[in-house]
Formats: sequence, C-alpha cells, structure tokens
Amino acid sequence: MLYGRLSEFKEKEIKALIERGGELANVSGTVSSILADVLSKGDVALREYTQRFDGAMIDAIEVSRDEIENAYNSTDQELIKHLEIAANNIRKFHEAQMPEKMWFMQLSPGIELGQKATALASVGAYVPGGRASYPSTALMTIIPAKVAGVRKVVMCTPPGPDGKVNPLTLAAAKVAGADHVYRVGGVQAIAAMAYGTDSVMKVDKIVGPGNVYVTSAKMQIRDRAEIDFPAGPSEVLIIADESAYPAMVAADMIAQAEHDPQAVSVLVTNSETLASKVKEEVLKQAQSTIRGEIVGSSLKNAAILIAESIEQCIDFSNSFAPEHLEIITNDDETVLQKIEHAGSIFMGNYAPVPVGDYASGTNHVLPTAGYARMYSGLNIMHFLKISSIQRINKEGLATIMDTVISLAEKEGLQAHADAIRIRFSS
Ligand SMILES: NC(=O)c1ccc[n+]([C@@H]2O[C@H](COP(=O)([O-])OP(=O)(O)OC[C@H]3O[C@@H](n4cnc5c(N)ncnc54)[C@H](O)[C@@H]3O)[C@@H](O)[C@H]2O)c1
Ligand SMILES: N[C@H](CO)Cc1c[nH]c[nH+]1
Ligand SMILES: [Zn+2]
Repeated sequence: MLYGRLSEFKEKEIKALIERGGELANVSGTVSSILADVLSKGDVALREYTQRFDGAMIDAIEVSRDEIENAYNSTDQELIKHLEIAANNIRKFHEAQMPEKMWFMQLSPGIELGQKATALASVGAYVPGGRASYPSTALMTIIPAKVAGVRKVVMCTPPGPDGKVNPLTLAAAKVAGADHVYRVGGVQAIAAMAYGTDSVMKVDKIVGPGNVYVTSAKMQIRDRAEIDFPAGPSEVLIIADESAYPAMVAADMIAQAEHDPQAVSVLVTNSETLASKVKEEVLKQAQSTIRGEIVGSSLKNAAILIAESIEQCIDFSNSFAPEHLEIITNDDETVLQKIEHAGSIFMGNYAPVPVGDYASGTNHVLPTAGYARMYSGLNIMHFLKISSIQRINKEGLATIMDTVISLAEKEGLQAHADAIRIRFSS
C-alpha cells in the first residue's frame, strides 16, 4: 500500500496509480483467440471454454424456465423480500431518469423540430460469477433495460463446477424480468452475445461488468454489438477530512478490495491523523476479513495519500476519475460542486459504497480504470436511441430554402439543391 504525503511521492508512482488498468492490454491476445473460436465453432466452443475456465461440463446452454422457477421457489422468502426491495428502488430511480418519449419545439413558423426516444430491441446483460456471484448485478443490468422498454433482455453468467447457476442469481433474473438466461461466462459469453450461436441469441448491445478478460472482450467486439463502457475491477476513492471515522473509511476501502486482486482503494485526505488511523484500521480489519487472500493482493494497489488541502484532494480525485467516490468532509456540498469525473458519488459518513452496490437504487455498473473521465455509469440512456424529427410545411421550407441551396451547391451536391427547388417549381 502506498502511504505518505502526495508531494513526496515520485511523479512515476502517482502516474502509475492514476494510469491504472494496464492489465487490459496484457490479456488482449488471449481474449481475441477465444473470441475467434466462438465465432467459428459456436456452441462447441462455449462448452469447451466452460469446461476449461469454470470446470463445468454443460449440455444445455440455456437455463430452462423450470430451473429458474425452482431456484426462485427454493430461495428463502426473506431473501426474495430483500431482492424485491432492492429491485423496487432500482426501478424507481431509473424510471426517474427516463426522458420524455417524444417532444417538439417550434423553431420558426412552419418548422417544428423534435425527438423520439426508442428502446433498443435486444440487450445482453453480463452478470459476473467467477470469484463471487452477483445477483445484484442481474438487478442492476436487467431492470433499467426493462424500464426503458427493451423487448428482449438476455443474461449470461458463468456456472459453478456442477454446471448450475447460482440460485439467487436466477431468482434475481426472474425478479428483474430476464427473457433468457445462459450458463456461460467470461470472454465466451461476450462472444456468444455479440455473434450469436445456435443456443445464444445475438443482441444489439452488451452491458455489465466483469474482470479484465470480460472487459477486454467487450472492448474487442464493438464492431458486432454496442457496449456500455469498460466496467472492470472495482475501485473506490475517498476524499475525507478529520470529520470522517477511521474505522468506517477503512471498512469501505476493504469492501471494494474484496472484489478482485486488481481492485483499487484510495484515501486522499488533508488530515495526517486520519491517514495514520485509517492505515492502522485497514491493516487490522484486513486480518479478519473472510476474503483475506483477495484483499491482501488488492491492498498492494491501495494508497493512503496526505494532501496539503481539500482542494488538492479534489484535484487528485479529478485526475484519478474513480468508479466510486466517497466524500466525507465538513463541507461535502462544496466538494461535490468541484467534482468533474466520478462514476457514482457517495456523500457523508452514512453513504458507504455498498449501499449503492445493492439497494439504494442507483446503478452499480460503473466505468473503472479512469474511464469515468469520459463515460457515465449505467443509466436509462444506455438502453435508448434518440431519433430527431422535423415537421416542416411549404411556408417553413420557403424560409430556409436559400440557405440549403447555397450550401448544397457550394458542396457540389446539385441533387440536394434540386430536391429543394422541385418543391417550388410549379
Ligand atoms: N465496474 C463495475 O461496475 C463492477 C460491478 C461489479 C463487479 N465488478 C468487477 O467484476 C469482476 C468480477 O470478476 P470475477 O472474476 O469474479 O467474475 P467474471 O464473471 O467477470 O469472470 C469469470 C470468468 O473469467 C474467465 N476467466 C478467468 N480466468 C481466465 C483466463 N486466465 N483466461 C481467460 N478467461 C478467464 C472465465 O471464463 C470465468 O468464467 C471483479 O473484477 C469486480 O470487481 C465491477
Ligand atoms: N462494487 C461493485 C461495483 O464495482 C458492485 C457490487 C456488486 N456486489 C457488490 N458490489
Ligand atoms: Zn461492491
């Protein structure tokens, strides 16, 4: 773990922290050969790679309706209640994001301009299932697609060595409204949804997070299906001052660290006292965490940085562009105003990232590795397309015809100009 004053680190160390995610490039060769295999061998390749990576011999790739119903019915009612609570909050938040389906404005007499939002026809949701299973991700990916009106939403997730999908993930898929579920994960799942196979439906867009292999695969199939954005190993950056509780800050760092050895947790603070107490707490709490091995590895990527001021903390956070940003200071609102790049923002001592991971209703599928600089986290707009509309009558066209004809002729596109003139020729 990097620990110390920001000003005393070598430029190289800070650059490495900010320019994280280099693993993506390292796996791209492996990933492209799996993609090519699925493209040429379809379901046969899906079964081979599922045996190799998940240790499962599978026959049926699609999970049947009966298996989904059985998983749902055998899930503890209390857990179903919690899935429903989370699902309702996610649904409400994403409904609030929905833009007006269609609107018009009058540009000038005879010219009305507008737009129409249309849902994508089909979407594939990747739900991770390697080092942990993620029923919550089934809710986060499928519910917004359904709220937007996507007709076919399919889900891929890796099976366990017994060939079965985690029952709570299946129950979540049912609660969220998935149309098809496939027991296939990793690169092979992304390939299957991008290219289509005998068993797996080809989709127009693939959304959802995953490890570096999954993320690299998503980035390589963009000529066949649209994707949301790179959503790889989890990260949290916490801006805090002396008003933060060290044990809570440490717990939030370890919470994201337990996802993946490549997860990254960073505290940047203007308080030397907080920094040293958090370091002590992180080391203490890491010893008793269940996923100690993963946490131990990812804490090697962690950092506790002491800045000269909260302003410097904000500047660092904006360069880092974290997936999750926690703000725990005496004046969170002022800090919030100055944040430029962050996937999802959590304010105050009582808004830890796990509340958004599961149940507050905001989406937990978020850009990592600095991609929050240019991508938004998963939201309703990822499932919609906007068509612009113009309603123009003859009088309206007459007011703008000279401009169109002049510009068309200057571009040498005579037929464009003629398409306007012909409407006034008789
Ligand atoms: N950014 C986000 O929004 C977000 C949200 C949730 C989870 N996550 C991240 O998702 C990831 C989940 O990772 P996971 O590993 O638990 O599950 P996963 O489903 O992403 O990956 C498991 C699959 O990876 C493939 N794989 C593993 N080793 C491989 C190898 N050597 N070569 C080729 N393929 C290989 C296998 O096919 C396996 O089924 C974590 O990094 C977590 O932090 C991110
Ligand atoms: N923190 C993850 C996003 O990086 C989301 C998640 C799902 N389950 C638990 N956490
Ligand atoms: Zn999490």
